[in-house]
Amino acid sequence: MPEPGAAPRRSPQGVPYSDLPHIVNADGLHLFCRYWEPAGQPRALVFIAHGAGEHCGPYDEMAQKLKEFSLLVFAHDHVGHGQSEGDRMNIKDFQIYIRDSLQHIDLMKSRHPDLPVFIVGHSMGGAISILTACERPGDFAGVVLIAPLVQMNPESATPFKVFMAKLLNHMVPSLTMGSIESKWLSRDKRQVEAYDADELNYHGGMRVSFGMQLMAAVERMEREIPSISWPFLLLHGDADKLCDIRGSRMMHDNSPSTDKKIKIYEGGYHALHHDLPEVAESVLKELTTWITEHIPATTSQEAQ
Ligand SMILES: O=C1CC[C@@H](CCC(=O)N2CCC(COc3ccc(F)cc3Cl)CC2)N1
Repeated sequence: MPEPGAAPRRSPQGVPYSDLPHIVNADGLHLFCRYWEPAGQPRALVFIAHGAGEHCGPYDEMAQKLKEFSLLVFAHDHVGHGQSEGDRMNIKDFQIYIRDSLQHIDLMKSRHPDLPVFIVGHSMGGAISILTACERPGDFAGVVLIAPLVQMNPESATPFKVFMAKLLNHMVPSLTMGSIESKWLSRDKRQVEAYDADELNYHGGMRVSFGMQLMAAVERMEREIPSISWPFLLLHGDADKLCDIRGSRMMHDNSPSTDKKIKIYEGGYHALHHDLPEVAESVLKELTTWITEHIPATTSQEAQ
């Protein structure tokens, strides 16, 4: 309990955290949480990791669908995002995102010790999901990756630009580079407009220091991929301009996992789950089918 008389901790939007579902991370920062609990007995836990500059609210439709399949879905806004505390779209160490995800996953596992756990991650949330599963290789029944950040976009990461980013990071780490161009998020302009209008999204420029953390995460994944043996599903659009599809192809081709699937969406943009309606619908169907097929049969079912 906060000491008597202390002002209540409030979200960046001014809402007291005592009025919001939240967890407090290892650095004492409050992370806003969302939960989608099925009516009956849940069959599995699903943690959703959102991408850079967004928050977990836009995953409501996906979570509602998963809930219909008796899955208990949970998520939080990463440090520096949405209704959580922290410097906007910045992080001292990418590992903080993974540590906080494991804290939330462990909390939910303690409440539902017998349920299998899945992770669904999009973009930077895909990188968080991959590195989280790599830290606990035996803990997850499956990982679904929607246009994950696996490799740098070769256009934006030419050796010269990487060299300049590293140089600038030492000189002016708070300097901002370009911001995420929302027109590349989706071919559905209503989705682009919703993203641009969502005040919980960060629309400022990307700090050089944040870009460096993303690069470090990309380098970590490159080292980890040859030892990935957990089950995963990759969904990626081949017209994605924000996270190059070559990263997903490389992960699919180079991981030793015997249970891996990649589905390419011809012409698909970055946020596939918010792309044209037929694509968004297909993505929901693919991921709900893959997850439900990957729920291990319980001993009671086997006993029947
Ligand atoms: O629906 C939605 C709304 C938000 C979006 C998710 C966005 C997201 O998470 N991205 C896309 C941009 C990508 C830039 O990458 C870098 C930039 C500089 C750098 F120096 C090194 C890297 Cl790697 C990182 C991952 N999806």
